[in-house]
Amino acid sequence: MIYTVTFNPSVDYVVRLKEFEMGALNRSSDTAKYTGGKGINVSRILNELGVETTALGFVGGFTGDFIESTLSKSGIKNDFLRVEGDTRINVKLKTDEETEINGAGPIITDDDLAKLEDQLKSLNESDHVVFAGSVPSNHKDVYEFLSSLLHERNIGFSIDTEGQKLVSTLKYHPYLIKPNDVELEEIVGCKLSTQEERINACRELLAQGASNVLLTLGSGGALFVNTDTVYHMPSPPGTLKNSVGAGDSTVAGFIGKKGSGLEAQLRYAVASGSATAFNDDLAKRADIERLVGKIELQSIEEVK
Ligand SMILES: Nc1ncnc2c1ncn2[C@@H]1O[C@H](COP(=O)(O)OP(=O)(O)O)[C@@H](O)[C@H]1O
Ligand SMILES: O=P(O)(O)OC[C@H]1O[C@](O)(COP(=O)(O)O)[C@@H](O)[C@@H]1O
Repeated sequence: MIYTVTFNPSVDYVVRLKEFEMGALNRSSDTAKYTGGKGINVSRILNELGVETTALGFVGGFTGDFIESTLSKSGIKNDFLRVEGDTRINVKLKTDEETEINGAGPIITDDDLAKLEDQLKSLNESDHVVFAGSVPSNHKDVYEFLSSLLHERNIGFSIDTEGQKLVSTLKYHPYLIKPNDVELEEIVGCKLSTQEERINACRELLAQGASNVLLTLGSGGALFVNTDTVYHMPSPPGTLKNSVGAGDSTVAGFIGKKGSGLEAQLRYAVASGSATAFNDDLAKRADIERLVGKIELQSIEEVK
């Protein structure tokens, strides 16, 4: 079973308008509400791909009810812990560009956290855990602590988060990490302009303990680096509709095809990411399958 952990789920409120004028009354041409949060998005795509998944994490209030009921209606197993306060609403503004405002999310108490710890302690070695997204400010070190707990129990995990929250888990050997370009630059502390610089930056994270690094590059596709191989996968052609959740879909494609061989994992990763970018909501299975055959794997040997 693949468990996803979303500390900070969201209702993603997508607002479309032709133009946005600061300080004026703007009227939207269209709005939509989606269940969001990085781990939840991973579970949604895993479910599309027919992979068994359970979404864990913390929800609260009327927005939390929306998330639980929407997932359950879609047949996605979930076992959220209820917290005081409302799950956040993240605003995704679509004009000719994409602007996001993500909320901070409710406080999670030590008691809440202890319950999640108990859930993770009940998993076994055949399970895999995906930690994804932001964490409340009163638990900045929580990923490091939970990764060590899984590592002690020989349970594999992957993680998609930013900065020190990610770096602090590398010593426990995550199976997959998936920074984007901006996140990788922030971690290594310098601008990355060439493919070689990006590959070397990914290798720094491998040296610190990650097993596989999948660096996503938006419309530029993705770069995969582990100790044996380097691949670049350009994005397939298509029209961008809404890139929210594209990175999470990439994670799901890679992990969902675990056991099918690296090349299949990479094709599904990029196909899932791009299929979501080409959709209003997250991709459906048929959208992903349509793109899989179009994903080109370019092996990069010369910079090894
Ligand atoms: N404009 C786009 N056109 C095609 N594919 C895209 C586009 N934006 C994102 N993707 C796909 O989604 C993946 C993840 O996107 P990215 O924006 O890098 O992640 P994140 O959402 O984590 O920042 C990319 O590797 C690519 O496959
Ligand atoms: O927890 P964070 O970092 O604030 O991110 C939450 C946001 O990320 C998303 O999961 C989308 O993530 P990606 O676009 O990186 O795939 C949204 O659904 C959600 O609003």
